[in-house]
Amino acid sequence: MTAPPRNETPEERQIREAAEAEAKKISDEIDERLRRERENDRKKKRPVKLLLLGQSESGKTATLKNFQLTYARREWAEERAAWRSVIFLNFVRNVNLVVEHLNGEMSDYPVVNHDDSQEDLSSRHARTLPRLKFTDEHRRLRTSLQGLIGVQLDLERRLGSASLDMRSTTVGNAAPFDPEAAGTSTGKRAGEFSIHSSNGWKTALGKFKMRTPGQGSSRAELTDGDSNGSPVATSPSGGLPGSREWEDDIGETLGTFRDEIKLVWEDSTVQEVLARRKIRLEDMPGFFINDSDRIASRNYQPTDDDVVRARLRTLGVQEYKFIFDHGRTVGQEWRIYDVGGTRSSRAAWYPYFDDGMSHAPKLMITLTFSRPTDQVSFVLLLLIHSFHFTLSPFDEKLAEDRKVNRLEDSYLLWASVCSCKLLVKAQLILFLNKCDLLQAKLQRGIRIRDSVTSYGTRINDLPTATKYFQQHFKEIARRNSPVQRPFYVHLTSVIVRTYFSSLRPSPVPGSCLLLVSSFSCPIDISSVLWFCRVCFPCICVPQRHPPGLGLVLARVPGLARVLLL
Ligand SMILES: Nc1nc2c(ncn2[C@@H]2O[C@H](COP(=O)(O)OP(=O)(O)OP(=O)(O)O)[C@@H](O)[C@H]2O)c(=O)[nH]1
Ligand SMILES: [Mg+2]
Repeated sequence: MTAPPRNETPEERQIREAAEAEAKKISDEIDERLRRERENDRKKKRPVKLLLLGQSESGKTATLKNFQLTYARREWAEERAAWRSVIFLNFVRNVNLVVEHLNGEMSDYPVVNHDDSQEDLSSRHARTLPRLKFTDEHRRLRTSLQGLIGVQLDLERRLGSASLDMRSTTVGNAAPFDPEAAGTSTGKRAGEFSIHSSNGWKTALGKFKMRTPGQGSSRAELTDGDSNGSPVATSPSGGLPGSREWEDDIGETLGTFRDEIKLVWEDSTVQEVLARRKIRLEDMPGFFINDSDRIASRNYQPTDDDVVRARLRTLGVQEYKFIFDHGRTVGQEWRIYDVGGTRSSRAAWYPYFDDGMSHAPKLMITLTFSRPTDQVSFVLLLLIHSFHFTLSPFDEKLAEDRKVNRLEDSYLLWASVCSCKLLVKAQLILFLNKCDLLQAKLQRGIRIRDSVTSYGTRINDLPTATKYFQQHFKEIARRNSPVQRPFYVHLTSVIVRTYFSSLRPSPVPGSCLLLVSSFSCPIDISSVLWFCRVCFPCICVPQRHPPGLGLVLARVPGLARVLLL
């Protein structure tokens, strides 16, 4: 609107105001039409499909939990209480493992050798050390804590097969996309799992979702707790939400053992036993023993953080739907597929892609990424696939096959995915996860070259190690991809949300530093930032950007240039 001219007569003023009103009306109509068009576009939009693949224990479900936690708060709040029994089970297993090793050392039993791994060689060496001195108190604790074996069995029985240890599962092939290895496209070699299986942790948890009286539904009325505080919930009976009588009883039983658990865990001789046997419980999935005060109680309810750390393996392929509720893409549907990563369950992946993913919409997101160094631009995502591997267990064996080194298995799996013809149009994003554990391992003085001879004399620190592994994965992708694709890799630590906030490794070619620019939509930058924030809570450091930056940039499509890392 312009300022009125000087000496404007009343008639001129009337004409000017009428013209301005008319212009505003037209402008409003255009805005309204654009809004309606955007709305229609949105409705027509096809879902974005994100597939989480990777080894067992690589953190796929933990990533999914981050999505849920950030984006599907209501569903998250409903499920949170159902993780209580899983956390009880994780906790009891921690304690029983300690007691098992204490008992083994007291009785001078050797460590059970499932293979000839470095750990077990070290433990053989441990038996050459002088015997530890155990007191009557150790004997009393050992006997008393035997009572927890029954609790573990009870929880495992109630939670079903997803809760069982993997030692006994059928061993399969690393390569899920080799039809020969995967059986036929009907997935005959899927072994214990079926395609689109619903018998995984979702089902296990479903058993424990609360029932609201009179509804017969598996959903409960839960209000959202804050992100990391205690869950807040309503319960018509006035009791704690989601507390089934037997779960309360288990909490109470654990409470009666609480002091003894703490005594045994904090005992220096017991710690020496674990150290000699190379057992690092703290690094194992589902470690909760340090939280005995909170968890071993009738009143225990899981926090968000507990749920992200809880461990229950995924069986089969499970689908989750999320609808965007912010940014310009409100209403955009994302479908995230979480799969079981043990070797035997990988056979189920191939027929699943064959039937489903190859028919999925091809052009999901068009983004132009460019590297700050060379300004090479290319279209990034046709179909998003995220691939998880863990870096920390370079010296460990697969839980399902103790003869196979985890890193070797990672290489085979990655090669198989890169070479898969069904995924030729999919953009692969590699997450090298559990960097926190890798760093801890290196700080403890574990040398990579002892397990990975090709590492040679490189420096045994995190930046050098991650650079080395990234280059290796990049080379595998180059050698095995039927068509050359850009290689995207991210170092992550999906359960430690602030891990990388202080860590800024120097840019590794083709990997960490990404500039997002030039958006030609269906998905805008706020969606991308959201995706990155959720997927890479530890590397896409939101604190570095003013809050709401994504939304601001979303209003300026084409101009957005954001440093993600
Ligand atoms: N310290 C650490 N623990 C992690 C990280 N990511 C996942 N975990 C933990 O590792 C365990 C295994 O993670 P999951 O997400 O269940 O693994 P998964 O890939 O879904 O495994 P499957 O379902 O068997 O295929 C869980 O207890 C997680 O909390 C990480 O970056 N750092
Ligand atoms: Mg899982």
